[in-house]
Amino acid sequence: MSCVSCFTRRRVLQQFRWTGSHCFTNYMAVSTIETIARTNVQLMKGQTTQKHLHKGGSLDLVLYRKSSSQKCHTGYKLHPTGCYPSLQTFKISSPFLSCLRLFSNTTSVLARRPTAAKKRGFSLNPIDDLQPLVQIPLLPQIERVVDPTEEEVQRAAQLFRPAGPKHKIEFVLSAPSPDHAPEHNRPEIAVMGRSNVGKSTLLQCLFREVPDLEVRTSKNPGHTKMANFFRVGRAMTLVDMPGYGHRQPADFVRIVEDYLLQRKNLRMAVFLVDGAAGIASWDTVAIEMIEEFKRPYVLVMTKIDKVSPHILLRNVLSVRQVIKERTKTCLPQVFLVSGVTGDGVPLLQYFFAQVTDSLK
Ligand SMILES: Nc1nc2c(ncn2[C@@H]2O[C@H](COP(=O)(O)OP(=O)(O)OP(=O)(O)O)[C@@H](O)[C@H]2O)c(=O)[nH]1
Ligand SMILES: [Mg+2]
Repeated sequence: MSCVSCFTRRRVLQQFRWTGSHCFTNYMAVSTIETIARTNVQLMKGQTTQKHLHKGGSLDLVLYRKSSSQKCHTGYKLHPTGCYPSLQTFKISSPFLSCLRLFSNTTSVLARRPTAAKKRGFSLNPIDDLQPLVQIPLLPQIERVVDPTEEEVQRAAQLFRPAGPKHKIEFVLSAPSPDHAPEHNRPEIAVMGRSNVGKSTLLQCLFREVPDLEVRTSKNPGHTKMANFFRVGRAMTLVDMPGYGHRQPADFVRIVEDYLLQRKNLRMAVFLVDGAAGIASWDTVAIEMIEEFKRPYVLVMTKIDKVSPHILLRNVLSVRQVIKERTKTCLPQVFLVSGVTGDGVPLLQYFFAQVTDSLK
């Protein structure tokens, strides 16, 4: 039994009770809500019920619940009529999190709050910058699984700064096969994608505040030949994978496929797609492979600084289409980043922290 109990005029209170686990929410995009009646949402296996949730105004609320037994994308809707908010669950494969969203029929996507990052000159979520170009919500609330507050983003960024011997950020080793991978019990996030798509550059950008940590990049495809492991304190390990496609290493299949199949620490695969070129046929094959392995992953579009907003928008729409139509273990939210300008990287840092349970 979940009890969504208390709301203020502008913000949903941060804590929600949920049997046996911790729930949280971020903020409400609408300011019109005065009072929202108590509601009880019962979640039973295969069945969800919802009572009248609020009186007047509109509600835009996200709850996350940790779960290890949920399957993927078996979302369903209840009471989607009239002014009643509808309830939809996304169940994302373990050990990630399942996301429960209660939302009204308003299009609140256009009413996003200005972010601290924007004040610094780049967007927290670059997809919001594309929103004025289209009428339909580009990242509807139902897909906005990762939507942190500024304070949460700051806390996540802290993780990517070294802090003495207790929080070292360092290169661990290069593994030519999963048998050579380091043994530890930290959650891992593997960065994958086509050769030259910008995997190593993204890691370089994530670690830009770490002096003496070198992540090698090259303008020639096929540069990274082994899986490179980077430790982020006790929080997580990031893995820079060799790319597939042009000049891929001869034993690519052994390194990447075996890693995906065998690695128990793997919490999430981050699958990079070139934001300027969109999804290529090689990407489609790789997506099919990862779907077959039933590993949770997220699509991240890189090099967004290289392309005009209109072309980027076209590519974002096609990536969203692929996620909707062809994927089951992919997170519904697509991320946009530039490893060169740092656009979108703080949001990704937050996502990494969240997915590895590193935000205390
Ligand atoms: N403009 C721009 N260039 C980028 C970006 N990310 C990577 N690049 C460039 O793309 C080239 C390839 O980058 P890498 O990070 O080495 O690519 P990779 O995916 O690690 O490639 P492999 O190791 O060969 O699989 C380099 O010249 C980078 O400078 C980006 O976000 N924007
Ligand atoms: Mg590389």
